[in-house]
Amino acid sequence: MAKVFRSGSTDLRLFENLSFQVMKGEMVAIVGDSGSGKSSLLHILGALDRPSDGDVYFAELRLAKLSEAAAAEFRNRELGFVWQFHYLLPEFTALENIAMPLLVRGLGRREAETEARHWLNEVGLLDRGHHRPGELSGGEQQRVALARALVTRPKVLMADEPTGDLDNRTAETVFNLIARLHRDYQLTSLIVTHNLAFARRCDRVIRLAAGVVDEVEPQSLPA
Ligand SMILES: Nc1ncnc2c1ncn2[C@@H]1O[C@H](COP(=O)(O)OP(=O)(O)OP(=O)(O)O)[C@@H](O)[C@H]1O
Repeated sequence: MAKVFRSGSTDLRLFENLSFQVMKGEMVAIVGDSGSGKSSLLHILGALDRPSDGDVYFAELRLAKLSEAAAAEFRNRELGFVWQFHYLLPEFTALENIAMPLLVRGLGRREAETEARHWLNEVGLLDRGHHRPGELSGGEQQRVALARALVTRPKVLMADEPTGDLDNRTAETVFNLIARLHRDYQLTSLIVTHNLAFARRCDRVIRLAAGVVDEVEPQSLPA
């Protein structure tokens, strides 16, 4: 797979000859300097963007060839996304934010809120469900965003700098939570991170650097 951004007469070549496989159940970190293409890679793997060249498969499904509508349907069915910023809806409570993806899919309010309550509990915020995002701390907001990503029971969690906007202690709490939910729900997780101590705790680490992509041994990273 290759990714080239064309802007005017210049090409920005992010990576070429990139080829790797993620196995079911793996927790994979994607690391690299700022601008190396980590988010772009995650967007391609999550069918939010296409490679300039090459293919991406999810089992037998050829992601790079899906129509926009089929890609959206795939994302809704199989993936849960968490971003650096939580993007919660400010006028809705934590519980309503978590229930939203289920309501959008046509589930009844009572069922959606029961399921949302399960995920509030999983992220340790059962007593905070009636609060709006603005009344929650940054770490709590990110935990709500994580619950919202998982409420549809995706197979794959895609996280782009999920702890990037948090202080060290809160980042540790959120990463520990991601690691526990990954294990408990047998997720496959792809996590873009600048935090090498977190990457070290993943099963595998993919590193992007100046167009070169390699895999590094997690234990070789600094603790
Ligand atoms: N849609 C786009 N069109 C043109 N250039 C883009 C586009 N998206 C990203 N880029 C460029 O591609 C490069 C890689 O961006 P990307 O966000 O993937 O890097 P990153 O490794 O995730 O960086 P960071 O760690 O700072 O978030 C950057 O130089 C960025 O400006």
